[in-house]
Amino acid sequence: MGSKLDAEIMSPVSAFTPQMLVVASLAAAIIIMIALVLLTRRNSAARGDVILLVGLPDAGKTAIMTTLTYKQTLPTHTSMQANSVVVPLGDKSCRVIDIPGHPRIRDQFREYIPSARGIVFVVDSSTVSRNGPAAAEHLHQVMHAITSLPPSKATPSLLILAHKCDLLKSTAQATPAQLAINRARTILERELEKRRASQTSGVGIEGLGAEGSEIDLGGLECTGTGEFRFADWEGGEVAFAGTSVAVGQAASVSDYADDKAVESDGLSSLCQWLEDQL
Ligand SMILES: Nc1nc2c(ncn2[C@@H]2O[C@H](COP(=O)(O)OP(=O)(O)OP(=O)(O)O)[C@@H](O)[C@H]2O)c(=O)[nH]1
Ligand SMILES: [Mg+2]
Repeated sequence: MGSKLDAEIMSPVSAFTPQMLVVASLAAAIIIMIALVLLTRRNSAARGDVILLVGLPDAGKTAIMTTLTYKQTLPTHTSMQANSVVVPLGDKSCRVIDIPGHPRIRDQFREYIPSARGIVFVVDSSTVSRNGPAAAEHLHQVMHAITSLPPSKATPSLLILAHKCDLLKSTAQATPAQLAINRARTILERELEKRRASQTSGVGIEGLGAEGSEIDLGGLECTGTGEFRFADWEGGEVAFAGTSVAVGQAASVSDYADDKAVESDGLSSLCQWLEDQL
């Protein structure tokens, strides 16, 4: 009777050999460890909550910020310190930080990158042909900072904003916003390709930056072996938008009483992108 009971009790366990039990417990331990690692990574990779406005001096960052915040384009001066504001977006809002473009101050963007949900690189599309190398140098620093974030940080989204498109004339084929985007994209891709090529060949190219060391920055890696293309950038997806604000127009606050005014003011594509980040 006793031996029959033993056999009944033992039977489920005896179905597994000791080796099978060891393998099963090892597999269970590995599965639990993978789940724990994924959970901690997901928590610590939580996205930041601020939007950074960066770009060369005079690109229009502060004008954009005041228009988003106060619903009117206020006169601006060269910024000498970062401005932080809360921008209302429908029934939500987001914090926007405007980083001055002055070469001695603009590096401040690095402080904010770990808490950035999105980065808006503002380009003056009316002067980008002339300022292409300088704009690309600054953009390269931003892209390098994005790709240098530790894996525990979520990668902020990047928007290249071809601004001041009111200064471009529309053609039969394209609106000013499309022209501005095409111009900014083509010129920045060409200048970034020069920087990338000089880096891989180890040969410095004149006019690519005051400090030689900057040429050695990474951050421009693309999938494939072709020339630099934003669409192929390994650092993430790059969005483009064309915008303008109504500078010098005697706009009363009531003209901007609702969000539609801002949209008709040429910032609608930026507002849309900001909403997509929330
Ligand atoms: N035509 C036109 N002018 C603009 C537009 N946006 C800004 N401006 C003008 O461009 C100039 C520079 O704008 P700011 O907003 O001060 O430029 P910023 O990027 O903040 O420059 P820093 O503070 O030096 O980094 C100002 O005279 C603005 O009135 C635009 O959409 N169209
Ligand atoms: Mg400014």
